[in-house]
Amino acid sequence: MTATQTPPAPTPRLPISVLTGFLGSGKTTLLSRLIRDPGMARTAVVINEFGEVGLDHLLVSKADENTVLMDSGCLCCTIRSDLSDTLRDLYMRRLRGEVPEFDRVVIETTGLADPAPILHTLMTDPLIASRFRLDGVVTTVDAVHGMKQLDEHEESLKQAAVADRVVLTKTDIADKDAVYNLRHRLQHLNPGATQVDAQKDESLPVLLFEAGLYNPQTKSLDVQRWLKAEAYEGDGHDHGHDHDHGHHHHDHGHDHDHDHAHCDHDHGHCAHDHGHDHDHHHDANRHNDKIHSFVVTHEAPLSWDKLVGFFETVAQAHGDSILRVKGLLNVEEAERPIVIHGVQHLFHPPVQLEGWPTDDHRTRIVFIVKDLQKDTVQALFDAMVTAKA
Ligand SMILES: Nc1nc2c(ncn2[C@@H]2O[C@H](COP(=O)(O)OP(=O)(O)OP(=O)(O)O)[C@@H](O)[C@H]2O)c(=O)[nH]1
Repeated sequence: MTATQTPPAPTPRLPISVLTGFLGSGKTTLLSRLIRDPGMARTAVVINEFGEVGLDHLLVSKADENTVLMDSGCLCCTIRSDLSDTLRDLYMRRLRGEVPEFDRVVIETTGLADPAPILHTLMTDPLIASRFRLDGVVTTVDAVHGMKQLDEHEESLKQAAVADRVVLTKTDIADKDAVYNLRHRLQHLNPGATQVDAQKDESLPVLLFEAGLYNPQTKSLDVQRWLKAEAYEGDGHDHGHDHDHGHHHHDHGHDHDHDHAHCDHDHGHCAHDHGHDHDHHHDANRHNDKIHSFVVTHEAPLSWDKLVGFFETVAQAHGDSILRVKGLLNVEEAERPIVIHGVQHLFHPPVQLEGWPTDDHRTRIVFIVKDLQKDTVQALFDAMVTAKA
């Protein structure tokens, strides 16, 4: 994004979901289940090493050495040299009719991958950015080993922090209290992500793959869900109590389910829950994750040039600390709102929406960061964007 760019008009692009998660956290198991779902037909799945993915029994034909067609209708291909080449090639073959027409792409990363470089590729390669859009990041977290992995492996923390959807796996074999604590820790780490239970939630494709940065059919609603700024408001980096309120308030479905499950399965356990909640607050504070999130908001419309200057400066000065930025901007020069998102030093080309998702027309910018305080970013924003010239 540069100061000379004007906000572009909306273009329909194919949604890409990035499926990530720590080693052994259940990505492949989830994917195998998903591609059997009729709702996932017309999906192209891009994976790092096809041989490792036990999907062979689902195959019916092989388009070439890298690409196979599943009997579910999904296309599955391996990343050859790099992700850009693979996506470009896939797109061109779709255009030429050499592979079945697909409507979405799911990229499965390796368990140790930091998702940032993959998001970079999707945002910066001009050809890819003009044909695809990032729909969302789906992260699997192992309910048995997840807590330890978050403690010990920064990749695991980053994967959970940048997620739009967190899928808890192995809840069938995990200790109930451990699941409860893990859910709360993830809620602190990433209040904007919806938590999904791979074992309980039936309609997984809908829950996971409509994160929607920009969906021409249902754009307004989706942007609201994607940004989920209200989950970050009132601060972002500590305060278990605030977040828990936010959680119960904003994420009815899942948390409710969880709490009910907790009670239903074990009468008398509900009373114990309250004490348990307290334990959790200690727990969350004890972890003191360096990764946290906050939102910068502003009421009045803002100058596009100043906003661009702010994003350029913040990326330059603090890019290493920025895991993800998502924003809905009220721009003076534009009649309609503009959506931006970025990872570290890079920003996706901005997208102009057809209208505001709700009556709330404030600029809201969500930052998911590591070792960076809200005050620092807010001061920069105040100095560069809202200060009177
Ligand atoms: N009980 C149970 N086991 C699961 C669940 N999800 C995955 N597993 C098992 O966990 C193991 C690892 O699952 P995978 O799907 O291979 O995990 P992955 O994230 O793809 O692993 P890598 O590709 O090595 O990073 C396998 O033995 C799965 O059968 C679950 O929800 N419940």
